[in-house]
Amino acid sequence: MAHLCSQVLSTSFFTPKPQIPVLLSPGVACVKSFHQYRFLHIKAMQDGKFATPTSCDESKVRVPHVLTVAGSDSGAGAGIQADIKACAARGVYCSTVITAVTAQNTVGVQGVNIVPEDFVAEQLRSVLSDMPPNVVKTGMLPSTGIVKTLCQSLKEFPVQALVVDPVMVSTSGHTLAGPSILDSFREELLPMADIVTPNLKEASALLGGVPLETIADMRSAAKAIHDIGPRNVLVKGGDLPASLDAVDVFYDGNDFYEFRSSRIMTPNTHGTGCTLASSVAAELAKGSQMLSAVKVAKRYVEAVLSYSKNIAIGGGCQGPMDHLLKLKSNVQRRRFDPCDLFLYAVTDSRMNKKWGRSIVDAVKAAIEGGASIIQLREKEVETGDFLEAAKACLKICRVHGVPLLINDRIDVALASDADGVHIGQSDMPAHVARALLGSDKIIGVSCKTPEHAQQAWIDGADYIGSGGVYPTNTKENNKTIGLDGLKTVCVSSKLPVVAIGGIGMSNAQAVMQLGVPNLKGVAVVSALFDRECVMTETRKLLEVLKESTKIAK
Ligand SMILES: Cc1ncc(COP(=O)(O)OP(=O)(O)O)c(N)n1
Ligand SMILES: Cc1nc(C(=O)O)sc1CCOP(=O)(O)O
Ligand SMILES: [Mg+2]
Repeated sequence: MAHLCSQVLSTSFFTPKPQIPVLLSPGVACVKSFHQYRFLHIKAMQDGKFATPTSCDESKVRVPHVLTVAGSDSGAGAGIQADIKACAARGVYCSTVITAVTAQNTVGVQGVNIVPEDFVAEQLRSVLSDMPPNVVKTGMLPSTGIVKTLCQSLKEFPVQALVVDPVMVSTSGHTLAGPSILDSFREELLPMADIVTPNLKEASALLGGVPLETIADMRSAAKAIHDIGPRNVLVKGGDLPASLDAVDVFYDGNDFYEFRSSRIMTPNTHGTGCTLASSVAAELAKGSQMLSAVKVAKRYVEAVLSYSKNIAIGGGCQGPMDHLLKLKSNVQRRRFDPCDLFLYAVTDSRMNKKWGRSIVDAVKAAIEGGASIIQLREKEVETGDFLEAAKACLKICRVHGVPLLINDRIDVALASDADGVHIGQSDMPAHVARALLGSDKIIGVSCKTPEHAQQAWIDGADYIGSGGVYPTNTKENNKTIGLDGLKTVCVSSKLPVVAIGGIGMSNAQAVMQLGVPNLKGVAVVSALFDRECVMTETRKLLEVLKESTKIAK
C-alpha cells in the first residue's frame, strides 16, 4: 500500500507541498488501462497537437479559456450560467456546450429537455475545432450517449485538463443524470479526468451506494474513486451529518488533504458545486497546479457564499449565489462627484494622538460635522494598524456615503478597498496608481503649477489638490503658492481643484470667493483635527463655506 500522509488545511492557511505535474510521464501512463487516454494526451502534447488559435497575429493576447459542458439552469444559480459567472469572476473566458435545458427556479426543477446527442457533438466540434480551451469542465451529462460523445471529442481534440463535476441530483433532489450513466462515467469519463469533484451522494453513487458518514469514509471513498482512474479526487463534505465545519477531502493518489471552513448558514447555496468545479477549472486554465487551484477555488466559493448569504432572489428555499461580488461592490460605490471636494477633511496621526482620539473617532466626528470627503493621512502609523483603521473608517464612510481616500499608500487603499488615494509629486506616478487601482477608484494629485495640473489630467487623475495657499505647520518645508498661485492652477486645470494649506475658519471665505473655475472646496487638517471638538469645528467651517457660496452667487 502506498504511504499515505494526511494534512489538514484550513482554506486560509496552507503549507505548499511539491506537486505532481499535471501530466504523468508516458512510462507511468502505461501502468493502468485507464491511462490509455492519458497516453494519447501526452503524445498529443509532445507532437504539438493541442490545437492552437488559427489567428497568427502575435500582437493578440491569449486569454485563459474554460469550456463548460453542462446543462442550462433557467434560474441561473447553477449549471452553464453559474459556470460562466464563476469563470468571469476568476478572469477566465468561458465557452459553453449545452447538454440539457432545464426549467428551474429557487423552488426546484420543473422540467428537463435533453439536447440530442448529435447536436451536443456539433457544439463540441464548433468550439474545440476553432477556439481550443485550456480546460474542459463537465457538469450535467444526462445520457450515456452524451458522455460517450464528449469522451470521443476529447480524444480527437485533447485539452490540457479535464475537470469532472459528476452532477447527478439537483439541490432540490431532482435527478439530473440517472444511474444508467454511472457505467460510462466509471469506464470512460473518470479515467480521462484530472480531477473529479463529487459530493457525498455522488461519491456514494459512483461507488455503488456505500454509505458515507464520516471523514474516514470520505477518505476511503476518495481513494476508491481514485482507483477508477481520475488523477485527483475532491470529495465534498458539505452534507456531512453532525459536522459544524464544512470539510472536503482531497486525494492526489499519494496524499490526503482536508480543507476545512466554517459553515456559512444560508439558504443561498444553489450552484455551489458547479461554481467550485468551474473555479478549479479557471485556476487550472490560468496555469495553477491542481492543489493550489482547489485551494483558491474553495476560497472563492466561501467568499461568494458569505457575500450572498442574505440576498433575496426567488421565493423558494434554494436561493442562488451572486458570483460577481467584485462588480457588485463597484456598482454599489457611488462615482466620484467633484462636489465631494467641498469640505475635505484630512486626518493627522500626531494631532489625534495629542488629543487622545483614535483615527476612527476622528473620522466619525468629521463626518457628523458635515465633511464631504475624508483622507487618511497617517504618516506615523504602522502598516497593519493603518489597514485596520482604514477598514473600520471605510465602514463608517460607506454608511454615510462619504468617500474615503488614503494618503500615499496605494497598498493600504487596495487592501482596504478604500475609494481611492491622494498622491503627491514625489509619490507613485498617478498613471501607475491608475493602472494599479483600476478605473473606478478616485485618484487625487497634489499640484503647485499648471504643468503639474496638466500632467495629472494626462495621467488619469480625478481631481487635484493645490497649495499651500497659506503657510502651514502641518507639512514641513511646504512651498506656499498663495491665492495667486492657486488661481493660476485653477484656471489652467482640466480637473476639479481643492485648495489646501493653512486654511481655516478665518480665511476659507477668501479662498472660495476667488470665484475661479474648477475650485470646488477646501482641504483642511489642523483647523479640524488640532482642536478639542472635531465635530463642532467641522460644522462651523461648513457654515462658513456655505455662506461663501451664497455670497459668490
Ligand atoms: C487634498 C490634498 N492635497 C494635497 C495633499 C498633499 O499631498 P502630498 O504632496 O503627497 O504631501 P503629503 O500629504 O503626502 O505630505 C494632500 N495630502 N491632500
Ligand atoms: C498635507 C498638505 N499638503 C499641502 C500642499 O500644499 O500640498 S499643505 C498640507 C497641510 C495642510 O494642513 P493644514 O490644513 O493644517 O494647514
Ligand atoms: Mg504624499
